[in-house]
Amino acid sequence: MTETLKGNALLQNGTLSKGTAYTAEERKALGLTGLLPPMPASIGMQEEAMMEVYHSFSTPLQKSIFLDALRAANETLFFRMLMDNVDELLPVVYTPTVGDFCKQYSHLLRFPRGMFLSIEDKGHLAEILNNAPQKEVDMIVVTDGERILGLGDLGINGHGIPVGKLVFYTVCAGVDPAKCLGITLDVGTNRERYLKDPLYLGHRHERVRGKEYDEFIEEFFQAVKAKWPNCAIQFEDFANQNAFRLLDRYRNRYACFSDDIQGTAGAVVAGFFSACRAKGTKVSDERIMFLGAGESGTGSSRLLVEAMKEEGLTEEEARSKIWLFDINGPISTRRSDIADYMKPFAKDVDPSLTFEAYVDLVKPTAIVGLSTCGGAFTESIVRKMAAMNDRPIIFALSNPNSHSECSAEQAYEWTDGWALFCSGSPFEPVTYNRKTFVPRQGNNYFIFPGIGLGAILSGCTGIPPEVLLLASHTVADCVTDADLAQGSLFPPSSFMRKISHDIAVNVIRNAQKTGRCARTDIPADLDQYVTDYMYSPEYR
Ligand SMILES: NC(=O)C1=CN([C@@H]2O[C@H](COP(=O)(O)OP(=O)(O)OC[C@H]3O[C@@H](n4cnc5c(N)ncnc54)[C@H](OP(=O)(O)O)[C@@H]3O)[C@@H](O)[C@H]2O)C=CC1
Ligand SMILES: CC(=O)C(=O)O
Ligand SMILES: [Mg+2]
Repeated sequence: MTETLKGNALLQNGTLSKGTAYTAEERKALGLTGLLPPMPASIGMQEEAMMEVYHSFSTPLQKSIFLDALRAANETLFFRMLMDNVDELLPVVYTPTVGDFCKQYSHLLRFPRGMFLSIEDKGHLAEILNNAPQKEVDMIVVTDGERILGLGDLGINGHGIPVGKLVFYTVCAGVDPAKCLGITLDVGTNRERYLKDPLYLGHRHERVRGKEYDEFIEEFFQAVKAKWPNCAIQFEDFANQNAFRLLDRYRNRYACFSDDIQGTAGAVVAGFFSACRAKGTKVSDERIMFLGAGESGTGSSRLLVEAMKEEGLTEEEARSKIWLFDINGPISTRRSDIADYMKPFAKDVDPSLTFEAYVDLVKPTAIVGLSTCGGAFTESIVRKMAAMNDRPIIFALSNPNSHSECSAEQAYEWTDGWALFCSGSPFEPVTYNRKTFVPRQGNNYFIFPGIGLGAILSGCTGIPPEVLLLASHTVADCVTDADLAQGSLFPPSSFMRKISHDIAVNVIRNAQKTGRCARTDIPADLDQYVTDYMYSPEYR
């Protein structure tokens, strides 16, 4: 129906509108004559003008509010601008700015995008999905808003995250934005501030848990799959008490995966491949201490074990090289409060000592922060790492920047420029001792767009570790010696589409090999199959 839109209705439709770019002939045919200034603009002119406006705003939040409005007016131009200015614009659409946007989402919302499904709607989800803004959906990113970045429970205000993650699907993996759907499941919030905020737009009650929550999630999956049988689903920023359970429950039934558990793991291992290349070592040579034993810390540890096994270690040998810590100290067999998913990494060690005390005892070659705790890698800890290692590996991966375990500047300064560093959110290049370091982000965005793309095109259930490991290799293989020389452990953004394409091909190939492919219409030439699917922002 939308294809026949004309006149003002067409101009106001952000998915279809070309704004000022309609030619004189198109204007005549579409009833647009007189509705626009007379001279048609090219998309290049539109982009130049919008970048001028963008640069006129002084704060990242203002810039992101502007981009949100631009997207509502002309989605093609929005994506074109993003693709042409990835490094400049993505931090404004994604972390760190998306964190500020989310915190105030109910106050800022002007252009609703995606869907909100409330536990109050239980029993009616199938019917409500009929109101989806798009007819065909290939990719869903879903959250219940309980662990948004390192910011904790944001309730429905976390909706900026599924929307922001889906931007990567389009920019990096070429999934048509018209086939992407961000969904927030509103099951309440335990954040006092929002419960008391008169402008908060979610239901004001505590989070629903237990049987009722589980039934709601089950209904969600069944309703989604009945409506869009071929779509893939990415779990995002659920709290760990649900994230592991839900992944285990649904991974063998549907094309779904957890970005925080699995995507992060792929990125962390890619970072290790690069860091070890810079050091001239192997991953299995490392002794690694993780601050944070949740979804991302445990997920990454599991995949590091696989990487070490690939290099010849046994499971037990590999686990012995990885130490996990949570807010209460080391994951120790002497503790009674550790969750099942941590148990494979529990060691028979004193639970009363601090992370720093264990740095002295374990003498790690690498510390990885996935703790949400900004500043947790103190000067004292980082200096000890530098004293014990020629090239200490320091990954401060918590988001946004205010939650980074240390900043790039601190990492280089406290190690006299020897740190092999990356961070979850971007830091500006750092000049130390006349050398400029470019610490690119260690973020799951290198992995999830390709995994999701492969899941869409194969309909595969589950993403096995060997596929994640291949994804890590794909990312690390794009890092050049020149990248390493300037301290970059990840490739530049210009590689993102190639990386996502190659990861997707591996996802499909593995699904075919292991009989997990739901789709029966896959052609033999997988490269071409994936390439043909990938969208580029051109006016429709
Ligand atoms: N760079 C990237 O690509 C990614 C980064 N992240 C970031 O990692 C962080 C954690 O995410 P995720 O693993 O999913 O979250 P979880 O809630 O699953 O895990 C957080 C872990 O950190 C521990 N922790 C919390 N506070 C402290 C503290 N003060 N000292 C030591 N440990 C602490 C928690 O312990 P306890 O459970 O006992 O409270 C828990 O083990 C977030 O900031 C997120 O933004 C996540 C995914 C990807
Ligand atoms: C990057 C990401 O997924 C997170 O911080 O949760
Ligand atoms: Mg996340």
